[in-house]
Amino acid sequence: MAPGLRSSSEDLLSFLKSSEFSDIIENIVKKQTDRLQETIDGLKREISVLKQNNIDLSNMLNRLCDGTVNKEPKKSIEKKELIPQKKKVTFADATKTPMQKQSKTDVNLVEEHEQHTEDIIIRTGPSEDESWKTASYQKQKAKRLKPMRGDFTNADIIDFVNTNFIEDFGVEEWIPPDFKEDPTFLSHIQNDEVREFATGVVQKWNLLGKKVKDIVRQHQSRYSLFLIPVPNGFIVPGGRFQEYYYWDSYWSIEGLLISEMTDTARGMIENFLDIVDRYGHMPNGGRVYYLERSQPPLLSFMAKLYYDYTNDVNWLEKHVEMLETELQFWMKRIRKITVGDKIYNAATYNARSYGPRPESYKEDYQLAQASAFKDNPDPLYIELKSAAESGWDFSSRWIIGEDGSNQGKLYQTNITRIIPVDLNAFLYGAFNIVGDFYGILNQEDKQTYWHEQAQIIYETIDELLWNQDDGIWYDYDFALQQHRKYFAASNLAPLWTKAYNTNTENTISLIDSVVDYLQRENIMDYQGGVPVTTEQSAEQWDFPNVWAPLQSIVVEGLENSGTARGKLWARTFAERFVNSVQLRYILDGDLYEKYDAVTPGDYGGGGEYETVVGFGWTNGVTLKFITQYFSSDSTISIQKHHSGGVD
Ligand SMILES: OC[C@H]1O[C@H](O[C@H]2O[C@H](CO)[C@@H](O)[C@H](O)[C@H]2O)[C@H](O)[C@@H](O)[C@@H]1O
Repeated sequence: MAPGLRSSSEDLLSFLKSSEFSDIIENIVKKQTDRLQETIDGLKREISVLKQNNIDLSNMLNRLCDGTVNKEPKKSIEKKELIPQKKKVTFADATKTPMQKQSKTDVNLVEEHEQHTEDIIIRTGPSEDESWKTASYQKQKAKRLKPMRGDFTNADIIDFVNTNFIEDFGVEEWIPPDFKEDPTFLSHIQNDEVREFATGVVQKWNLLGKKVKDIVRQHQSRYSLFLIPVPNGFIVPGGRFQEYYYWDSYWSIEGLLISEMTDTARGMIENFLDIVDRYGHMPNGGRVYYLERSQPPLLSFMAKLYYDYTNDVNWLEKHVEMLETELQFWMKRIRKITVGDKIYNAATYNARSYGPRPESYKEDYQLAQASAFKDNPDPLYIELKSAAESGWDFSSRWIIGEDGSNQGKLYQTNITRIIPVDLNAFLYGAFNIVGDFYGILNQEDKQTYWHEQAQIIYETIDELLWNQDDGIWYDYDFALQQHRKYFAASNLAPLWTKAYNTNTENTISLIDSVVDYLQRENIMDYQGGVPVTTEQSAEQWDFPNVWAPLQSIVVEGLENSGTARGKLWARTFAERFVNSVQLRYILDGDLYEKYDAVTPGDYGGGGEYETVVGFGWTNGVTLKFITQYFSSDSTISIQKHHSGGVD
């Protein structure tokens, strides 16, 4: 019964003493705290954007206090910007983002646009705290059900967009100043055709070089919905991906270093460090809508590539703390899993935020509408965004059907309850790298701290993810407390980061066990490279696709084991991949995002967009394999291995 309806003062007194009343008060306080936290987060974001734009904060605060901000004349609008150009259509207000609130001319529109932007709210910081699901979540959900003011037809909207917006992604072509036509490694390639091919691959860096337009830096608030500006030029994946991407960049940087483009490689890493400084983590890619999630944590690995290449201790000293900041973000993704009487620390992908992926809004929305998530789609959206955070969007690897298997529909994506082998192996590697860096810098405490963190994850990989019967690591479903016993190339990721007992005897038996596993799964039969999984689901991170980053992880993992059997298969897989990429290149001069395991020279497919050409990580991995397996010391030619396996 509500207090107003109580019959007597005694009733009221007893109500005031009751737990019901304290719950109500607690709830009110919680709601207020949530709101306050939201405001603080929003302010932090906006201050960071203002800082990027070199806006004098104290001056702005002063002007806000004496009311001069609102009186500023409206700035003239340059052409070629993705901004509303006329004020006549109220729909324009609905397209503004929280970041655009800071625009002086928009101050009075804040209230109005807030009512319409619920689906593009961005949470820049991760949180294990569930509180957003209560007060703010309910608020957002309630607003989402409100219809937009006015009746708009499709034609109105198309007309509105055409009249008010210009397509401009904020980046422009950039020829990296350190580009070299003929880096030294080319002259070490024995086979003429492979050398010609590698020369063509090197040329691609020029096509993939981009930089942020000056106008974006000058008028960042107008672009803030989209581009996250960075100081240095960068290599993009290609095709529809015209901004930098997090994990892709590791392999691009590796290729750049091989191509002697050290400045470009360093610039890209420093861009990312700068972003971590601003936002506390590295987003999926270079657009504001990617801030709500990250991608596989490879920034420390990029720094290691650069450090190993240059031995620049000063550079390391300058940046190592920012690498730590990034790892702190990932530490929050580590959860405690109890199995039997043991508690493990295990990392999961978990990108909590509201609404569909902004860049694939329609796809996610339609998927939710066609599923049981129709009336409450957010749990599904979180799964989809978390899958994108894994870099594997999408895959049977993340699907958990009713029977717990990987058979099901895309809306059965359930990645947040899976402990992925690769993520945990990457974190093990990253913690060790940062620990080693502190060792180089003679900071023993931090060296020990990060090595201890690595050891904690090691236990999880070794005890929870390792399957003794099959002799391989598997993803783990912690709700069902069972391994997901499916082939995924990522099952070999611990080899890449050496997350195993590396004494010689153990390494030999481990590689025997892993190679036996690959043979049982028939992976050696595929002449186009190592397929990502053996499940044909029509998603792009499934059979028969062959992805460059996974070729790199598998090949380097086997190679670096140092065992004869591991090295033999590393070379075979590397040669198959180079062969397939080269065959395609001979046909049309392009390198692709993904290839086909069954037919060498065919590009891959599936998923929600057309396969694209470019392509940053394919270029990088191809160059790496060519330097390693086709140079002067290489004794096996591409033709020799084209016909089949070894072992
Ligand atoms: O727009 C759809 C998805 O596109 C990206 O994912 C794919 O391309 C990325 C760039 O090469 C790559 O990093 C990722 O592994 C691919 O699956 C984007 O990263 C996704 O977040 C996005 O939803």
